Amino acid sequence: MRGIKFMSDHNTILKAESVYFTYEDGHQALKGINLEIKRGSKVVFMGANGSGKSTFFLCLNGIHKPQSGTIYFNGAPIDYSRKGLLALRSKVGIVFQDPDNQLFSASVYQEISFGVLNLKIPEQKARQQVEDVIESLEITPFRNKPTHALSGGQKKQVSIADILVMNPDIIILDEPAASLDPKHTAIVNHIVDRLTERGITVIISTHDVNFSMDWADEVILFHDGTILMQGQPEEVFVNKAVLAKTNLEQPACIVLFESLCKKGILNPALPLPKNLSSLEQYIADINTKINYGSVHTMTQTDKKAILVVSFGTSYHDTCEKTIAQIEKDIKSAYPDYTIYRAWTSKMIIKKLKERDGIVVPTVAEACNKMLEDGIKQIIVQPTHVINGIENEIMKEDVLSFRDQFTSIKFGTPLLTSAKDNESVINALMSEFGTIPKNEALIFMGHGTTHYANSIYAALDYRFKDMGYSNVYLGTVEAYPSMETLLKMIEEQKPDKVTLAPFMIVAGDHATNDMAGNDSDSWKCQLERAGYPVECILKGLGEYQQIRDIFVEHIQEA
Ligand SMILES: Nc1ncnc2c1ncn2[C@@H]1O[C@H](COP(=O)(O)OP(=O)(O)OP(=O)(O)O)[C@@H](O)[C@H]1O
Repeated sequence: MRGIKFMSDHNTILKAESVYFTYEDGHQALKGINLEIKRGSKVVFMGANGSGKSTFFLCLNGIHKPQSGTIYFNGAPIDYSRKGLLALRSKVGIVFQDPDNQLFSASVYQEISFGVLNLKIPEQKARQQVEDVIESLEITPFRNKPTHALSGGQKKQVSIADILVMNPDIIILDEPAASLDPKHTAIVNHIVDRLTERGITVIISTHDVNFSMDWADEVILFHDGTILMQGQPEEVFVNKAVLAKTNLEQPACIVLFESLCKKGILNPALPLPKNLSSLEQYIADINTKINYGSVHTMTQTDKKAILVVSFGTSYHDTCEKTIAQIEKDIKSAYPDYTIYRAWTSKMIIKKLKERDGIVVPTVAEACNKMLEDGIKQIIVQPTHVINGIENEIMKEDVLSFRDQFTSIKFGTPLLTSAKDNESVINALMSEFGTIPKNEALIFMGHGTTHYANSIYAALDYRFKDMGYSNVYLGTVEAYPSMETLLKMIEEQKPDKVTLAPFMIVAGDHATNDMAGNDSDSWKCQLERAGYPVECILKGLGEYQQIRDIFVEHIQEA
């Protein structure tokens, strides 16, 4: 025994140490393979065609003898004597990719029984092993058929039975699902599951990343006769650079999971799903209870808050009548929640601080404050008018805290559903009453380059559709502009135009761009066009029915 090295770790069933193998034609197929395989584990070998997987398998059961390096089985180096190899092959069985290379007996029964009857075990016991394998691999219906008359899937079942009957410690399956239809792939996968349940170490060579992600304990990536990476599927399949090198794509469940996380639909702190069913479960959980927060369980005693996010204003009086009033209405509708304020306009926050020494938190600052106060569950209600850029950025800011809250829910901006559009029009028209036929009412919205801007034109149309033919809606910064509005009211030629902001707060835009005396203001443009103008400096937030819509949106969240 002198000179022979033994491994000491009982958990390691196979170990390769610096294995090099070159074919007779000079092709070097293995260039220094080092790896360890744990007893009872499920291991997948992946890699481009010709990367050396099959060559390595043939080394594992002694068909090929490496020119240098050592392979250990159960702690001892492979014994290449005839006796040693016979013992090795009864313990390390290879199921070849093409069953025709493996099946040589006339009938299925002879094929399965041949090897085991030649082992030195009592015949009675050997025959019982054959019966067990035939039954467990569901071969009974074709047990007496000639092997050449079997379908591809049946041949695969028999070739697995061939190996399994020998009671091996390791089964190596070289692309077991190659050229099988979905039904037979499912049968083979089912058989593989049974093998692992028996505690057999199963090694599979496959190009199927979805199967590997779901099934394997460990993935070994071969590349040009070397091992590029060895690790758990979750480690290997997130490494895009390594996958690209081996011509592999990411499993579908990871691609979808990552894109749902990017959209803020799923929480990236969740464990990577192993398969599409696990991902489906994540999605089903969201549908029943939207919860962007961390994976920690919500409890009845979690402290709850509503964060009211507004653009902000530097006009104190209008702030009291709009933003603060919305916050008060929310407080009285949801007395169990603490109300927090955040503004999104950094410019206004800075101006207030410098001018008046008043500090209003940003979204991130408000989230930190809530965490400091021990708040665990939050509902975020924006007072934004549309689902535009402001709202998206605000959501991203909040979601960056998703790991720290147990639940984050979002209420929607003012104009989100068709019902909202109708409610807003009804709310405004009950305030303004009937507009006489010879007059026009023009609302000034903000407008944005975001695609959500189309809501303004849609709402202008909806006013008319609901019978308010002399009510118009335009925007300061986008379409419909004052130029468009002038063309529209030109057809009506009203004797008087009333201007009102379609913004939560009657702030700078309402005071200057709408009602100011600058020649570009809407008031001046209309007056130049010959229309007497009356300006109403009241933000949308000053109307009770508009505030009620925000309160309802929280209920929906
Ligand atoms: N008998 C042989 N003689 C010479 N070269 C061979 C022989 N068998 C395989 N090779 C070469 O060794 C390299 C590794 O082949 P191997 O079959 O081990 O790759 P593989 O990773 O199993 O590929 P696949 O995914 O296509 O089954 C290839 O370049 C192949 O051409």
